[in-house]
Amino acid sequence: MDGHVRAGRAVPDPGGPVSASRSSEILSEQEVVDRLYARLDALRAQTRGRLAKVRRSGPSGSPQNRSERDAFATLYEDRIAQLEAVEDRLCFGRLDLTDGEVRHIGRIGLTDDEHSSILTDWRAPAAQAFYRATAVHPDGVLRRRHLVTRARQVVSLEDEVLDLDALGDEQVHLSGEGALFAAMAAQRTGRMNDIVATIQAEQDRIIRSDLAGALVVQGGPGTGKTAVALHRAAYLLYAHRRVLERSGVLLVGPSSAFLRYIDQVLPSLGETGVVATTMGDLLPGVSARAEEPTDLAARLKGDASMARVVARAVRARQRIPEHDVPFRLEGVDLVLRRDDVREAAARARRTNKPHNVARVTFVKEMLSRLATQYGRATGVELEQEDRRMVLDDLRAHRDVRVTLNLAWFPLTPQRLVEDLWAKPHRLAEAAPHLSDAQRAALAREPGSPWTVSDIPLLDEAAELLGEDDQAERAQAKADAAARARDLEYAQEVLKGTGAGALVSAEVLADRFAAGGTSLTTAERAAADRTWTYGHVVVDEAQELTAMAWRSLLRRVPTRSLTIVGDVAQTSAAGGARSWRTMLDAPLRGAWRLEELTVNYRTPAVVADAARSAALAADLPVSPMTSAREVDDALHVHWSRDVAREAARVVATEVRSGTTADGVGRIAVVAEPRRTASLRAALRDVLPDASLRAVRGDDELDAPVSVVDPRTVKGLEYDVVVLVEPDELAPSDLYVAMTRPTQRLHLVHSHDLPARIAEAVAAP
Ligand SMILES: Nc1ncnc2c1ncn2[C@@H]1O[C@H](COP(=O)(O)OP(=O)(O)OP(=O)(O)O)[C@@H](O)[C@H]1O
Repeated sequence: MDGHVRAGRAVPDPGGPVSASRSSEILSEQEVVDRLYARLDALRAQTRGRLAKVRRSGPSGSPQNRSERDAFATLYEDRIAQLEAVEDRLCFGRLDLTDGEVRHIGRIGLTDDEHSSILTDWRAPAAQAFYRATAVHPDGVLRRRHLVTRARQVVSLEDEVLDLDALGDEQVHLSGEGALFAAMAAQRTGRMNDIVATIQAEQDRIIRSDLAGALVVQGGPGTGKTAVALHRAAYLLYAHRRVLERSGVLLVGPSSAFLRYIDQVLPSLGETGVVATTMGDLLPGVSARAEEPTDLAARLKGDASMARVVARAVRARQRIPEHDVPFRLEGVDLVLRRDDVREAAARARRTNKPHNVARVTFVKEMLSRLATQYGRATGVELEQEDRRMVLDDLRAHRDVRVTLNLAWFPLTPQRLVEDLWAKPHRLAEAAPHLSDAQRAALAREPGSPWTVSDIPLLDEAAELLGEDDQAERAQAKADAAARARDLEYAQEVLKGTGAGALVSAEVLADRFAAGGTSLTTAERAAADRTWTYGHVVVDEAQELTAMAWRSLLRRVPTRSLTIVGDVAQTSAAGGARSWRTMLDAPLRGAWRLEELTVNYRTPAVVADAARSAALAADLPVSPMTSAREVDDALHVHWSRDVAREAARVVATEVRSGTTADGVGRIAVVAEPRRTASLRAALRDVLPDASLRAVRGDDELDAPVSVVDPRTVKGLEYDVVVLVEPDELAPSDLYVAMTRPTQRLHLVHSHDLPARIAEAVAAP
């Protein structure tokens, strides 16, 4: 059985009686907090004033003036959005240091009119002790105080005195992990909250770990991997802003529901510049929504050997014709010779450019050879102008076009990959190592929708095919010259306006270049397949296949990555069972491992049952300690009619207030084929509103939802009702059982998986 961390000290009750010294402390903190909000309001008003002034200056002026004005307008809008986003719990902590200094810690840094710090950004080195100091290593800290605020009101305090000898008794308000335990026990809202006020030391070490290199964070369910990954992104953007604000940060999550679940966290930390995507949406212009029909197909497509298959498929589109091809141009007999094709192709390949780009060299070389042949055949030395006309005629000639295309076919990635699946001979020539059964598993109707496993192959193909980018390159050269001018000008402007604290000259120059439009780094990066990011964060990273890793690593040549996941939760065919096996090859062994060990989500009894079942199924389960003891957290219901029983359980939960007042979430988790009957049973017993989304048309917003085990990955609910656990694959069962924060109900008519039955039977 795992160890459990228990709350050592009571959670303070904000409404309960408080001592006189305590209320005077609250009052004095209230004064500080009032001052901080006053400063925040003043900054908002000041920035709004600047924005209004810029906007008032109207649409006139030179193009340079206009783009400068628009760039500043965007800058002020961003700053206002950031100042708005930090409203809730602006200040949440205080450090009293041994040298007498008092530091308040908050979401952003604030200074007063005299430029003295009044609030320290949680990410600043000066705030680190708030998360790390312990009685054994106090790091110059006498007392750490958590401030619990609600709508600008200080409602309670919790103090930890790290040096008990140094403080008088009446000043001690030990309440320890109260804020943490209150956060963990709070009803869920369908959206993840930040944990900035209660980050734990083992999490903080990961959040502030170096930017360089690939960091893998392994940890069991609920150990805060997602929270840590998001706070790390915010930290890195703060600590390495100059690098990352221009190159951008990419966040890859397992599903669009998951991205919606976490989408409030970074803005609440004052950061909006991260590109968030799923593997299915990684490529601009392609959206992969279809499921692979079989695990075999998904596994084959995810295997690293598919890179060679794509490469062979591209190479197969460069071929020497079987015969010379005679044709006539304006009465002159000419021949497209196989030898010429061979030599022109060799020359094109020597450029080492992608297929479509090298094709330009190939075609040019062939046309030039044919023009020379034409000259010889007519016995006339062609003047430059005449030669150009002959080249044009050759280019337009049908036989020439067809033959050159067959010899070096221009292709889009979509066409190349679709042909692999839809034309058996194409797959056979590109993948001779696959068996007939394996090829049959990959076969698909032309025009079938894309799957997530197709995306890395499309990306691979796009890389090998390239685009004929002559025009773009000329433009890039012109842009580089213009940028040098913009940069110089931006430096001048910043000197003149003193806005250097808000923006760097480089970013301002980017905005001038974008005509001052609101295209941020994130927006430009998201629209560009070849964008390389300064840092990439991958959540639920165990789901990625070897091919998916190739695609992602292409986007981060510096290999600066945060990779978080749990190899015991892998459900994707071709996903990771071991980080070493998956990552050693693509990262050449250069990655470091950190582990998270405390589960902050799942009640101990539920986590233990889930772990037992996972261990029995030989999953590579990480050691884990549960932070939460919740009474009565695991219930088992046997019934012949599981849909009706699940609905009854949910109705009882709803009646007892689990989902009252827009908060509280219940998930009914079952294999997809049960969804319809479960929904029907729920509709019979529940008020309509419980099944309807509160805010939008989103399952996350519905108090009660029916979800399949794969969709709940990364999410959490107050209560989970799990139907027929034995129907789930072991890793899906592990995921589903570890979603609830309060209670797990197992509803079954079949036998329970053995270890669960034992865990339930145990006292
Ligand atoms: N230091 C903390 N303070 C308060 N809450 C925390 C802390 N760490 C984690 N949590 C909470 O614990 C829950 C689980 O965290 P998170 O979703 O990040 O875990 P995970 O390791 O990604 O889980 P899974 O592998 O199951 O997806 C979340 O509600 C999160 O807010």
